Amino acid sequence: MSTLIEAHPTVDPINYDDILNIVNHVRSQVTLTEEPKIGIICGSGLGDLAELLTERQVIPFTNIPGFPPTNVIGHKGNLVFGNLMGKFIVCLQGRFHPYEHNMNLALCAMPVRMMKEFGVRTLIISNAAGGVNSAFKWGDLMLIKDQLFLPGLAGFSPLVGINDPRMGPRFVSMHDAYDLSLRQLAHTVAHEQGIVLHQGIYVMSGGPQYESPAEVCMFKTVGADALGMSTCHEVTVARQCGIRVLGFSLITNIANQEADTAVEVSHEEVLVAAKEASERACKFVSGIVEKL
Ligand SMILES: O=P(O)(O)O[C@H]1O[C@H](CO)[C@@H](O)[C@H]1O
Ligand SMILES: Nc1nc2[nH]cnc2c(=O)[nH]1
Repeated sequence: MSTLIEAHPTVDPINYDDILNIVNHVRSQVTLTEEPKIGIICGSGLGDLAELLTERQVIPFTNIPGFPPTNVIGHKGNLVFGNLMGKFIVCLQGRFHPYEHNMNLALCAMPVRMMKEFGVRTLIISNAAGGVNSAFKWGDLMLIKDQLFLPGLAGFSPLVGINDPRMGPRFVSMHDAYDLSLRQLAHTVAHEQGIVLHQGIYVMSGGPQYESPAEVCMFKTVGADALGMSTCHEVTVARQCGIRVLGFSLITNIANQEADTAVEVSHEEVLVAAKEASERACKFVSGIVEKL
């Protein structure tokens, strides 16, 4: 299979042996003296975190068989191993969004399955999101308490298809998707650092269009606090393979709720806000990693 991967850089993301082959391919490009117990997925605005790692070993996604290209501006596309606050970690500097890859959510969540094979037990995951909760301001951080995974509910779960039990159970309980003890730790760190940290429900829609005001109101009615186009597929796979998760959103724009006064939402605005929040978010994540 490994030779097949070399020759044809396509893999089946629900084939466990394919995942192992990719992991082995990555291992051949780095020197790992210990297992990374912590994994980080950097959403828009958190990419700088990977630059803070010491003794960095960087593998561009283009050197990883089966990894599709990342085309979203603000997502560099590197798998990075290194040390942060004295802990050896693996960091995904950029992610795959389902809207880029024909809603192949298993493909987009494949890096999480790889992280599990590298030894990751705890995943810290971030995203840029539009704020729905009226208490949220541009640039705030929101800890994710729970999620509304719209593509997953509509039949696009990354767990759809034949389930190899080596991946984890067929039926996955999402009752504790975002680990309570990790959330308590995050609140402690935020308090110590003087950071405003909200908590709320994250909605993943398919995107790539931003929501109309009526859609935002609908999501608000069902309990949404922040809206994005990522994260839930990665968290679902993480829970299937027993990785505990801490997730947070950078509130990069305030979602429109009234068509008559609505303003344009743009990815440029998202990136500007994410860049502004980046230093604070990196410090926050470093503080959490230090205490893990
Ligand atoms: O979730 P991340 O990767 O931070 O990206 C967010 O920003 C993009 C929209 O501006 C979308 O891809 C949305 O999901
Ligand atoms: N779906 C969605 N994703 C986002 N990512 C950043 N802002 C937004 C938003 O307002 N909606």
